[in-house]
Amino acid sequence: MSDTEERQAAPDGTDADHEEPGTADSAVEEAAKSTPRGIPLRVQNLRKEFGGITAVADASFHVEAGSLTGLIGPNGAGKSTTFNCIAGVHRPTAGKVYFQGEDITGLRPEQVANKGLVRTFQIAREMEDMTVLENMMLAPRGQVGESLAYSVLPGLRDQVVTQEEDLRERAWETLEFFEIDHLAGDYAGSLSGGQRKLLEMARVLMTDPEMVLLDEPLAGVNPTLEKKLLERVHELRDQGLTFLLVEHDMDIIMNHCEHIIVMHQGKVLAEGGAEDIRNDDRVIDAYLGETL
Ligand SMILES: Nc1ncnc2c1ncn2[C@@H]1O[C@H](COP(=O)(O)OP(=O)(O)OP(=O)(O)O)[C@@H](O)[C@H]1O
Repeated sequence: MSDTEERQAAPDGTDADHEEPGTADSAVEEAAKSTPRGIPLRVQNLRKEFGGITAVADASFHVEAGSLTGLIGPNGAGKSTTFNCIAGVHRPTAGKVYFQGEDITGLRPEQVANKGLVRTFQIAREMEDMTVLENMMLAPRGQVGESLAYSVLPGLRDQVVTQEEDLRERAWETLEFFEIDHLAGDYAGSLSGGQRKLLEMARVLMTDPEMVLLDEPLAGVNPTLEKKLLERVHELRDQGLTFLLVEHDMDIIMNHCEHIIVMHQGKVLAEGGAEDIRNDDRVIDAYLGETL
């Protein structure tokens, strides 16, 4: 499914289907808005229809801070659509998404990312002709050099030079963290599938996120790089980063996620730890019976 199919630029440059976040007008919404920082993400009665197709019927769940939470379910359960509604790629038909207690429903992807909620993106074709280091340098949000003030206030230029140096240093550190610093000068287009996944994760880290959405980050990754990527995810989680992971590989979900949310037919069927999920008859009937 393409990331761009839903949002189209309106003549004024805004997204045609973009709406300002709604205002809470019920006690339930007020409660969700006051989400404590311990629960960064709260999805409430999410619904997304595409024409006559209901991709997400009514999904409600939350993700705890510093957790590695898995989102699983059979094909067509609504996982990717839910992800895309959270990340701002799709505007929900109904329901709310709260991040750090703030209603972010209907915000555009870059606005959501600016709040610290970031999803990995495939390296776009035009980025393939850039080096790995250049890809890293392009990732961060809110750089001073991009602001209008830069062109108006010359004093900001010194700040930009320092910022550029800091950025370069951080890019190198992050590449080292993912053990792909030796590829810094290579074109992104020349990387293997697994190396690309590591670069995608590294780019996300450059944006200084509070929570990361991972949609099948290990698809097509060889076992050595898979292990490396998972180790890095655990390290980052231990440092306080929150992850929501969609993954079809049940071994990865069961062995690495402390909390698992199971979707079925656009709703949350069950949630809990690996043992709870493995032994849940509803989950076995709807999903695990086929995969275990
Ligand atoms: N852009 C779209 N237009 C029309 N129908 C869509 C669109 N995106 C998703 N759907 C439909 O919505 C339902 C849920 O799809 P979604 O991709 O969210 O499920 P999923 O759980 O991620 O599935 P998978 O595990 O196969 O990726 C499916 O029936 C799918 O065909």
